Amino acid sequence: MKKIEHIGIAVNSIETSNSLFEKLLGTPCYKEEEVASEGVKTSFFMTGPNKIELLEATKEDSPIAKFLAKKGEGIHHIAFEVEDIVAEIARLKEEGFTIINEIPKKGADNKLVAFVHPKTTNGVLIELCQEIV
Ligand SMILES: CC[C@H](C(=O)O)C(=O)SCCNC(=O)CCNC(=O)[C@H](O)C(C)(C)COP(=O)(O)OP(=O)(O)OC[C@H]1O[C@@H](n2cnc3c(N)ncnc32)[C@H](O)[C@@H]1OP(=O)(O)O
Ligand SMILES: [Co+2]
Repeated sequence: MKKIEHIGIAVNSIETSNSLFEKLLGTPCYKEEEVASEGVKTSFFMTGPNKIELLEATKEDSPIAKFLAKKGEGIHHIAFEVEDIVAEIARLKEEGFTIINEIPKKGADNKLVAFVHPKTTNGVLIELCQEIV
């Protein structure tokens, strides 16, 4: 793992939360993107070197919809930048972690992504992100 790539925050409404985070961070959202395969729309903020990702569910069976129904708005996942996502998945499996999607999938912000099950990470959903070059 190289560095934290972003913190994912589940919100009920991107529109409402964009203006809240613009006030909080003192910077506007720099990008909005829908990832239909995940049933989410996202918006991104940069605060210095750190990235915040807001996530709103776009369909009932989205992981974000389920999370919001169960836990309400709040931190959803921590994403780490990795050099080689396939090698990282193999390493984590070897270490006994449960990878939710063993085949990397297209995420937001031009990344290949995979997720590590929170049941094997002390309750924190972990996302692996590799830049698509
Ligand atoms: C890809 C676009 C964008 C990007 O950065 O590129 C994203 O980040 S998309 C983010 C949304 N997509 C995902 O989260 C995909 C991975 N997540 C999943 O596959 C599911 O959410 C999963 C498997 C983590 C949970 O799904 P499940 O159907 O099993 O839901 P349950 O409510 O039954 O959860 C089981 C168990 O896990 C706990 N849980 C669920 N979500 C989280 C979470 N975000 N953080 C911590 N724990 C979580 C949940 O509370 C249940 O625990 P229990 O003790 O049984 O209550
Ligand atoms: Co994410």
